[in-house]
Amino acid sequence: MEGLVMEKIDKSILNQVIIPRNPESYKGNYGKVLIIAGSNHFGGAAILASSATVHSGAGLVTVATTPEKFTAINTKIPEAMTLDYHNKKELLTAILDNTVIAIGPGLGTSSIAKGLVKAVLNNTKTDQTVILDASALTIIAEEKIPLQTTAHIILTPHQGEWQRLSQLEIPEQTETNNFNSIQALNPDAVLVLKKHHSEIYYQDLTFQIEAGNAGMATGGMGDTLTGIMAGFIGQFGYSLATIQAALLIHSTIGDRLNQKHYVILPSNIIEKLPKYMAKYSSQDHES
Ligand SMILES: NC(=O)C1=CN([C@@H]2O[C@H](COP(=O)(O)OP(=O)(O)OC[C@H]3O[C@@H](n4cnc5c(N)ncnc54)[C@H](OP(=O)(O)O)[C@@H]3O)[C@@H](O)[C@H]2O)[C@@H](O)CC1
Ligand SMILES: Nc1ncnc2c1ncn2[C@@H]1O[C@H](COP(=O)(O)OP(=O)(O)O)[C@@H](O)[C@H]1O
Ligand SMILES: [Mg+2]
Repeated sequence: MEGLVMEKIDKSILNQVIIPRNPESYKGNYGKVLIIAGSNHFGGAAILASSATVHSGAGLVTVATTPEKFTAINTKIPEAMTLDYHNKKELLTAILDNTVIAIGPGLGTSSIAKGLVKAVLNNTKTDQTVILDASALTIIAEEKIPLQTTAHIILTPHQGEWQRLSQLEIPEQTETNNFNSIQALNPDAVLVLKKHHSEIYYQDLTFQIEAGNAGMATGGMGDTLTGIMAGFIGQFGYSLATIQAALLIHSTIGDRLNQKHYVILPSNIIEKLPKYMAKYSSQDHES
């Protein structure tokens, strides 16, 4: 912890991570992502997360959700496949088959949801990435579920969720306290703490973005980040740089929209993703 310096994330990370595609490639080269999300009251979260994953370039996206939401998801985001998360056999097959699994947006905290979180943590392995967000984090905090998978783990709490997990009141969420808390939960897990100027805790390194604005304080904005994170890791691979780029592009697009829009809708960020990714992937781009 000594010598911990919170480094600012430079926009050049976007050019570094978002590379031009190999012409001889196909959807199988860009990641298989499973999004376990949504419940009766929170269908939108599943739509936003999966739509963000598709728009950020994941090759194949499956949404495990409640069947009541299939029609809405298939209508809004026909590129994504759907799976009933009550079907244990199909769910387990999907957990084993996908390289990136994001769980939590709109999931709620029912006993079904608790079982889903445990199923993911118990059945994922090295080379997979598990992104834990929203209700998954609340469940882990309430049930004191250990983060014991050998997969890469990324936690994306807002400050209220981080308080539940770390027991740190928001004014106590200092760099040192956050570092000690994530180390205690699982020293290999990455903490992406969402706030104004969000922070990343990765091993003994800490980073902060300088992008993002209060126009982004709209329900579904974090669900959208989760989808982008999943899409980026699916296609560019798990690395610190990929995590940084996913976090930064979300707020960079948000800042650009904020120049002309007082309020930013998560779906507005999602629709801009392909355009911004083209911009950052071009070799002659000046950031
Ligand atoms: N369209 C949809 O389907 C949507 C579905 N959604 C889904 O809803 C589910 C519940 O998630 P959630 O985040 O809305 O509520 P919850 O977990 O109770 O946390 C709120 C508590 O934390 C506190 N708090 C402190 N700091 C905070 C901060 N910076 N940001 C936020 N809160 C902060 C806050 O304090 P208070 O505001 O009361 O002072 C309150 O006590 C989850 O599955 C999510 O994915 C949403 O994504 C919206 C769109
Ligand atoms: N004032 C702000 N400045 C910068 N970013 C913000 C601000 N308010 C919200 N955000 C961003 O919006 C997202 C909110 O996440 P979250 O609370 O999980 O949303 P939801 O659960 O409704 O999808 C985070 O990425 C956060 O950094
Ligand atoms: Mg959230």
